[in-house]
Amino acid sequence: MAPDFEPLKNDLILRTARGEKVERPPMWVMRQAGRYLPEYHEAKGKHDFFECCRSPEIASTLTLQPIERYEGLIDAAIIFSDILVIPQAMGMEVIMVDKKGPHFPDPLQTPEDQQYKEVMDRQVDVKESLDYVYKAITLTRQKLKGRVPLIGFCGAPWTLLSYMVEGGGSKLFIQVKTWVFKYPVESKALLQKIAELCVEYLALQVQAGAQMIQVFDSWAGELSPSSFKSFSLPYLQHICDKLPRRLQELGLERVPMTVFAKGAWYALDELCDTNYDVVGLDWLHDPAEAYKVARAKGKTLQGNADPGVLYGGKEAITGVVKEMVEGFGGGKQGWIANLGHGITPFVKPDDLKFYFEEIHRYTAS
Ligand SMILES: Cc1c2[nH]c(c1CCC(=O)O)Cc1[nH]c(c(CCC(=O)O)c1C)Cc1[nH]c(c(CCC(=O)O)c1C)Cc1[nH]c(c(C)c1CCC(=O)O)C2
Repeated sequence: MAPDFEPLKNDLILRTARGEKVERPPMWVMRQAGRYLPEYHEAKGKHDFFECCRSPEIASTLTLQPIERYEGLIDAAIIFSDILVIPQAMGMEVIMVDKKGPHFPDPLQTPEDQQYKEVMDRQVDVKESLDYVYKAITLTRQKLKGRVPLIGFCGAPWTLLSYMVEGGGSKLFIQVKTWVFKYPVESKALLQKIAELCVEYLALQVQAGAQMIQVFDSWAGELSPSSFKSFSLPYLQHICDKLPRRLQELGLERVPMTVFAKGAWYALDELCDTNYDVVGLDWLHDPAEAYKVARAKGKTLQGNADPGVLYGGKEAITGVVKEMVEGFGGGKQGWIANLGHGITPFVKPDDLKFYFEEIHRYTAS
């Protein structure tokens, strides 16, 4: 059974995602619970990153930090977790190396390996193995007391496959390119398996209390337009086509869905033709041009300032805000204000506050 929660006091982001006219644009930023916040380091203490994800108490505390700091300015929370919990649920070991990022000690080698067969044959139970995520979502909803909606998320199949074969971040993507170009059939079978797990995982996040979901395809920009159509888009589509049906089976209402395919500027048209309600943009897009494409198809956009602008001081921040507000039609329909990617370490929390305040100022009626 879905748990009971206090009614929402601020549903701005949900209305905007559904394409409704709104009083002002909703605002949040990717990676808003993170290393730029001193309170994040304090609460995290000596805990390992994945230990924080696995503790509903710590994960909910971290999720709420930006909501409390930017109260009145921020319109959504995103659950503190990571896209790499799916590879973990698939039986792969992932560790977070301080100041370096995620590391797989034993990445997938080739589809001829025994390890590939094991991963393909394994019955993965995301209900049981990711139970801690659902518990964190439910606890966070309780602690939010209806202040803002809670976003659930997962990694896109292409991005997760990249991590599973590269073993971590990459510059050249040699391993995953070898996989998709040399072994397309086996790669697609694994991409499909990951996509099916994503659907179930997201549905269970909604059951636990997530009110909106986002799929992060952080490495989409490593693919050419035609490779994106072969190795990413069909699996992104599988998720947005199958999730509403799965929610219905579970007796749950459809929630707004966002796709963020970083670097895939060439696929804006195709992404606007999918069943996602919101298309996330990185900063390679000109707001006005993207807005024209999206509004013609009734989609809401999310984004898209270069996170690096937050290092540039007030004048730079005001400049990018003006460009976005003008480009995204004034901010009263079809735009969720965000950055074009996650907020980066060493940004001063007050500079993010100024970013939010400027968006507020330029869109106040
Ligand atoms: C690619 C990716 C990952 N994780 C994620 C993505 C997709 C988004 C993107 O492209 O940035 C998604 C993610 N990771 C995290 C969240 C939490 C919610 C939020 O506040 O947005 C979300 C939505 C926490 C995190 N995930 C990570 C941290 C930092 C951990 C720490 O050092 O304390 C946080 C707060 C670690 C992480 N996790 C990952 C990387 C590459 C890294 C290291 C780089 C970095 O630190 O930014 C994998």
